[in-house]
Amino acid sequence: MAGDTAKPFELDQEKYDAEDSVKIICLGDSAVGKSKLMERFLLDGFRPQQLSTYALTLYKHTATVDGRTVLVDFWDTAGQERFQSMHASYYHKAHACIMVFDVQRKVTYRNLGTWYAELREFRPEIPCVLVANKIDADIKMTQKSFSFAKKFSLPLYFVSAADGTNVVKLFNDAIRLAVSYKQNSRDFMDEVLQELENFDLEPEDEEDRPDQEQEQRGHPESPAPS
Ligand SMILES: Nc1nc2c(ncn2[C@@H]2O[C@H](COP(=O)(O)OP(=O)(O)OP(=O)(O)O)[C@@H](O)[C@H]2O)c(=O)[nH]1
Ligand SMILES: [Mg+2]
Repeated sequence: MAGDTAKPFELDQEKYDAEDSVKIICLGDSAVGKSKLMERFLLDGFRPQQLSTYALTLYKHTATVDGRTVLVDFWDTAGQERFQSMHASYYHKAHACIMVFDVQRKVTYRNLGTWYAELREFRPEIPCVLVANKIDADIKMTQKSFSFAKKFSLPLYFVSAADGTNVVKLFNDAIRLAVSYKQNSRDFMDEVLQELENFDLEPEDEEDRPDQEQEQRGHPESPAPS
């Protein structure tokens, strides 16, 4: 999406070197609900009708992690296929990634491989969490096994921006992961993975087929998040 967004990328990213600020990016196809999730967390609201995001939006947030105040910048942008990939500046100095798909549209799950490959090209080691959004529309999806998460050891969150399910937990965990990455600690990632392992998962079904196809096309092997 380089062409459309030259101006927002002139932002000063040096501030992310400071100890008290982290940058968290959001990836995923258009209309999976990236902006709605941020709005739900930050504004505690949900406005069902909104045009897609055509440029970078920065959502600013202040969090308290282990008694310390942390400034969090959430970077959100459009995932329209026509942009094909993100500008390198989008990934620059990011400390964590929230990668979203829509449980109602399988193509958004299939495309995770492309998003993940690009993320790892620019940021090989930052923590990444996987988000299955819109579970309000089909609660049965929470019983499905999504092998992409297991394959790359990514924590998987079943959420709904519409009714708020798991949204606060998702964002609070992402913030802690970003802070923990910045402090070179793996502790919190291990904790999160262990906790999410307790989910009851059914045997793999057709949801997993697209992922296997991608594997044959040679997507990268699981990098260990740190
Ligand atoms: N039922 C339901 N609809 C949702 C949910 N989250 C988002 N939507 C709807 O999905 C559509 C797209 O949401 P956005 O947040 O704009 O999607 P986006 O990923 O930011 O899209 P781009 O900005 O184009 O990349 C909107 O019509 C939302 O109302 C959800 O949890 N449940
Ligand atoms: Mg958006």
